Amino acid sequence: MSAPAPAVRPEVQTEKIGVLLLNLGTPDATDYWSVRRYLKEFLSDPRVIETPKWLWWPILNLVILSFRPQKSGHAYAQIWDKRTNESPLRVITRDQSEKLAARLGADGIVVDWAMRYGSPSTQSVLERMRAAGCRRILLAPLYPQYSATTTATANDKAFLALKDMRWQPAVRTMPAYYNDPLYVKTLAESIRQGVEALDFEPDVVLTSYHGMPVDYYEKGDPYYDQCLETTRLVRDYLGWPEEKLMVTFQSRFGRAEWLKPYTAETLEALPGQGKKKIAILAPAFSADCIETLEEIAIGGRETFLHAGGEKFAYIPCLNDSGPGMDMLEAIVRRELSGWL
Ligand SMILES: C=CC1=C(C)c2cc3[nH]c(cc4nc(cc5[nH]c(cc1n2)c(C)c5CCC(=O)O)C(CCC(=O)O)=C4C)c(C)c3C=C
Ligand SMILES: [Fe+2]
Ligand SMILES: [Fe+2]
Repeated sequence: MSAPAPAVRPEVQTEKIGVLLLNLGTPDATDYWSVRRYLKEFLSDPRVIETPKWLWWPILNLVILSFRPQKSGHAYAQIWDKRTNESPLRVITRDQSEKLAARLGADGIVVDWAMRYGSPSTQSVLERMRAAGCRRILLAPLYPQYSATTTATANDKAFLALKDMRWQPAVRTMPAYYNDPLYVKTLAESIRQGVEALDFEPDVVLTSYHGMPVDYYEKGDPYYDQCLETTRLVRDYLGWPEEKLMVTFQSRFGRAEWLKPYTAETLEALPGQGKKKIAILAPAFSADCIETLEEIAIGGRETFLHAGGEKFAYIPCLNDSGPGMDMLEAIVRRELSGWL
C-alpha cells in the first residue's frame, strides 16, 4: 500500500490581492527625540540627500540633528491632532486606507497603509499582508507627481522588504497620476469649490508644490515637469488665464538652489504687485501635513499678510474627501486590472 498523498498546505490556496498605500512618514510625537529619530532616518536616505555620505554624515549628525528636531517639533506641535495624539499625515493616511478598504473589501481586496520613514514601517505591513494571504500586491505611493526623493524611495523600501521574504508576493507599482484626467478634474473641482466658498474673489491662486534641489532635476528627475503639467491641465480644465493660476515651490531645505519660484518669496512679492487677495493649495501632497498646515496655512498666511496682503485662503489637500476617495478608488482599480 502506498502512503497517502501529502496534503497541500492551506495557505497555498489563499490567493488574495492587496493594495498598500505608501506615504512619506512622520514623527510619533513632537518631542526632540521622536522628531530626531524620524529626521535621521529621512535625511539619511541617499535618494533624498545625494551629498556623499562621508561629507553628509557630520553635517547631519553634528549640525542638523542638534537644532532641527526642536524647530520641527515646535512646528509639528502647532498642527498635532489632539483627538488621536498623532500627526495629521498619519491620521489622514489611515483614514484614506480605511475608506478605500470599505470600498474594495467587497471584492476581497485587502487594503493597508505604511510609511517610508517611521511607523508603521513598510516592512511590517508587507509582512502582515503576506501573512494574510496576499499573493499580489499593488504598491501605491501617494504622490501625484513622481520624484526619486518620494515615489522611488517608497518603492525601494518595499522591494528591500521583499528581498527578505522566502515566499514573495507578486508586486506592481502604481504610476504617478499627475496628468490623469480624474486627478486633474478632482483637483480642479476642489479649487473651484474652495474659491466659491470664499467671501472674496482671489486675484490669483497659487499651486505650491514641495520643492527639490535644481540639481536633481538637471540629472533627470521628472518632478518639476510633472508639477508644471498638473497646473497647466488644471488651468485648462478651469478655463483660467495663465496669470490666474501660478506655480511656486515651497519647503526649501539647505543652501543649494531649489526649484523656483519659491513660494515664500512669491507671497512676499504679490501684495506689491497689487495682488492682495489670494488662495493657495499644495497639489504634490495627497494628505495635509506639516508642509501644508504649518508652513503654508499658518506661515504662508503670516508672510503674505505682513507683506501687505489682505485676504488669504488655504484650500486643503484632497485627503479622504469623497471626491478624493472616488479618484483614488478609480485609479487603484485601474491598476489592478488583469488581477481582478
Ligand atoms: C531635504 C530634501 C527634501 C526633499 C528633496 C523633499 C522632497 C519632497 N518631500 C515631499 C513630501 C513631504 N515632505 C515632508 C516633510 C519634509 N521634507 C523634508 C525634506 C525634503 N523633502 C524635510 C526635512 C521634512 C520634515 C519636516 C521638517 O522638518 O520641516 C512631508 C510631511 C511629513 C509630515 O510629517 O507631515 C511630506 C508629505 C514631496 C512631495 C517631495 C517631492 C519633491
Ligand atoms: Fe519633503
Ligand atoms: Fe517645511
